[in-house]
Amino acid sequence: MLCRSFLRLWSQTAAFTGFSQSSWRPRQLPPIQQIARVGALGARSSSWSRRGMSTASDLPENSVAVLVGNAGTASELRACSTGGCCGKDTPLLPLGAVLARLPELPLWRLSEDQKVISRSFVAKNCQVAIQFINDVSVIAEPEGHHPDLHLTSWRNVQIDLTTHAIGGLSLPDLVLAAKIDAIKSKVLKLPLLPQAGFDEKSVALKALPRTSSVANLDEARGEHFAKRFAERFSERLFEDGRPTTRRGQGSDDEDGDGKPLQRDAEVMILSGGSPSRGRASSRPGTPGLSNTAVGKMCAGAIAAAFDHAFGETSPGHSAEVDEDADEIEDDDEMEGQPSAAELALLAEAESQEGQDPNLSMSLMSICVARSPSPKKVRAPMSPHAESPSIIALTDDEGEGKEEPLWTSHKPLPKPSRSSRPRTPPRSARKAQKPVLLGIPEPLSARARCDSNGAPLSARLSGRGPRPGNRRGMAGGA
Ligand SMILES: C[C@H](O)[C@H](O)[C@H]1CNC2=NC(N)=NC(=O)C2=N1
Repeated sequence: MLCRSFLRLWSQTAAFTGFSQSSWRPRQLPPIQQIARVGALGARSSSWSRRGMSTASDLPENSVAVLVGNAGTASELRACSTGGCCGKDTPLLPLGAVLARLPELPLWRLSEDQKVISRSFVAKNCQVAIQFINDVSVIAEPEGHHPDLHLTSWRNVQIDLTTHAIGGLSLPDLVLAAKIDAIKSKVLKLPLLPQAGFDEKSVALKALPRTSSVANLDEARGEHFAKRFAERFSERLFEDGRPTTRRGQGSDDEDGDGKPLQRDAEVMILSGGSPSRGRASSRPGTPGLSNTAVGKMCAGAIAAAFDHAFGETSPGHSAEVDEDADEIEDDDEMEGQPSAAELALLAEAESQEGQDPNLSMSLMSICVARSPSPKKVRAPMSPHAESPSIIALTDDEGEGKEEPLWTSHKPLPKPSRSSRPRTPPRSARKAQKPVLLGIPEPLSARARCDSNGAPLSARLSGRGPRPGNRRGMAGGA
């Protein structure tokens, strides 16, 4: 219908201007492009009106508060004012009227559903991107008409314009687009998408697929996991981008230092659990990081935490953390990667640990990234499970005199003497590989492992196994 009326208008105009049909015969173009072609030529209707050509306005009544000319050019659009005329009474703009004006807005693209126009670009850096977004808000607020604004990968900006109240495009959208194009930004890189210039010779504009508002699955996944994690284990994992030590729901503060014991284990997992990196990723949405990047970090780290805790993936599944995303140096930076012997020790411990699925995961298996972890363990950070535990036993454990270094987080049932594996006599032990000594007691999650696998605090206090002494150390379950 629209196409026919435009073509009729066009043929009347062409007859009048002597621009005969024969000189302009559109190649067999799909309907939208024919309309676009005719419409785009119609965009000059206001200049035609200046040449004494009169064309009826293609705009519905009461489209904007202040209408300049026929709002047919970018400058006329910029001179218009929505003036708060934006709500359920705002008239939809006919598609032809939209297409007639899009050539005046070459940086904008029409969505496939023809309800949104979008503009995307890569800014010089995050600051320029956010400055531009702020400049847009300065324009939008007085107009009473607001774009959807997306910042991804810290500097990719996408602006979507549509009139939500009527579910489509209205003249305020085009007015705001023209005003946004007038923002002088310091340095904009090329638009993300190729420029859709108006091609005089053939097709005017192609309707391009509308970009989804959620940048990508990782972002949604990151937000989803971050939310689930925060709900389940703590109100907030981060404060100002740094891991919080605030009390989480239900986590106990056993050693009275005001810090919940389990929090560290959570942060260790979230940051990929690697002592050598010891860093926490910053909070989703931190300006310095793109949501996508953080989404990836959150998705990877938190998914790993859940999988790890609930055994959905193979043991040792380590969190994917976006390598080149900014990371926050954690003052608990740990030293050194675990040695091969350490990992062997862990594998040894693991093989024995895995026999009893009810045992909580050992902190050692959390401390050492990519360490094999017992399958089907309960959520290590859950307030209801025994805390992750690690056993540091001195050499004279055999005599049974030495108290375990760490107070029990939650008393486990005392194993019967018979079920307790006897430590082989020292002489026999020399020949053996490091073995798991004693039944693990749930211990404070506070213990951290250094590159020798000894809990740092034990090492610092001069107790616990001597560095390099493998026998005294077991990744307890
Ligand atoms: C009351 C207020 O003016 C209306 O809700 C406005 C606000 N800004 C708006 N902006 C956009 N893009 N669409 C709307 O429908 C809309 N409505």
